[in-house]
Amino acid sequence: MEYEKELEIGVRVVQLACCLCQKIQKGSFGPNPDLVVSKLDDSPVTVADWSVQAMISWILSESFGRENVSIVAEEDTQTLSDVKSTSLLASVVTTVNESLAMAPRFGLNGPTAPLEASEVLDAISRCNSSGGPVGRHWVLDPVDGTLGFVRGGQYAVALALIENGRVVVGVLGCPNYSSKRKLVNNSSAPKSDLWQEGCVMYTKRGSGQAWMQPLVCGDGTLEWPNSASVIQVSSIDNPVMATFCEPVEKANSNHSYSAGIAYSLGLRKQPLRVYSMVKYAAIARGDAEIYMKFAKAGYKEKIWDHAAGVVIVEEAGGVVTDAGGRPLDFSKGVYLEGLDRGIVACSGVNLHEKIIGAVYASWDSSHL
Ligand SMILES: Nc1ncnc2c1ncn2[C@@H]1O[C@H](COP(=O)(O)OS(=O)(=O)O)[C@@H](OP(=O)(O)O)[C@H]1O
Ligand SMILES: [Mg+2]
Repeated sequence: MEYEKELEIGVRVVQLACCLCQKIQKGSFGPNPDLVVSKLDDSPVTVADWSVQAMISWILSESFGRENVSIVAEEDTQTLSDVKSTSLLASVVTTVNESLAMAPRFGLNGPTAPLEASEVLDAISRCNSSGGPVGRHWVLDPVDGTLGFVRGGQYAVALALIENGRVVVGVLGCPNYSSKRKLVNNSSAPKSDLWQEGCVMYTKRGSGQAWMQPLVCGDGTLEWPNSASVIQVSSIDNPVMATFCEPVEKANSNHSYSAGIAYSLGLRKQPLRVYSMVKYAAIARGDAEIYMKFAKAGYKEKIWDHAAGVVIVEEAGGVVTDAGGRPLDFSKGVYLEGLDRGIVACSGVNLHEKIIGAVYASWDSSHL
């Protein structure tokens, strides 16, 4: 039963984090003028990013012992610690405490008294591990697809566990990806009562299976094990019938290059442009067959943008490699060092071989 406790705590805490994100979007924690701010590098960040990171860091430390927990995560406390950010920090502290107060419904222990601002900052800044080839490291993207979150589209809470350089547990919370309906292009949140239809997907390395459960929302409680369903990749291996997905933003992936690859293989459907790691979720659930991402030369992919999605796709029956056909290397620290050109995830080996072949055939003339 290796990693059973890690998987269970991971699913519980990601469920709680999805609930936190949905409540922020609905304004349940009160109006929030500071919802979106810019980091020093100008990328957007929200109260949800910091709050989820603080909450998950605190729960993991409580569950496994602070000294045993190493976390590699996206956010730091630089912006939040600035003297000009007092009201922002106050919003984060309120949000963290409101969500930890819901922890028992998710089968988790919350604190006996509300956390102080210093404890919240400490929980966020403890996630500054740089991972590496030895030992256990949790990898967290608190809100992946921040643009999707801000625009009411797809986003994900992504938590994985790496042991000795291999991803062994993956949990992907997708608050706007209905557990009952197929994904549609750049889809935004469904209205009112359908909000509660998001899902959480998860797996353990070597289980040969991946599962999905609906989000627990409203006043519900999380049972474990519960009525999770097994998910599987699509059986389509004819490119003509296949759907490929890619990032929404042109800045994050070269749309015209992927369109050329798709055309050369005979893919005829419009690309499914979706924010965040929900693209991996779509492959794992069989809503799409191919995911391609070709970032600009020089951009270094971070492990938290891929770890959870990769292991879920692989255990659901799919294949994920770089564009040269080699497995992604999660053992080198924060970045996917040595990544060749881009990322290709497919529902099966046939499609995967064809995509990799098309990349080799076209790269030199692509001017990328
Ligand atoms: N220039 C560039 N190229 C490629 N990738 C970048 C780049 N800049 C950032 N990022 C990282 O990519 C994450 C978003 O990737 P997506 O596949 O979700 O793209 S998109 O939002 O659908 O356009 C995004 O994750 P979040 O920050 O969590 O949203 C970033 O970590
Ligand atoms: Mg991300």
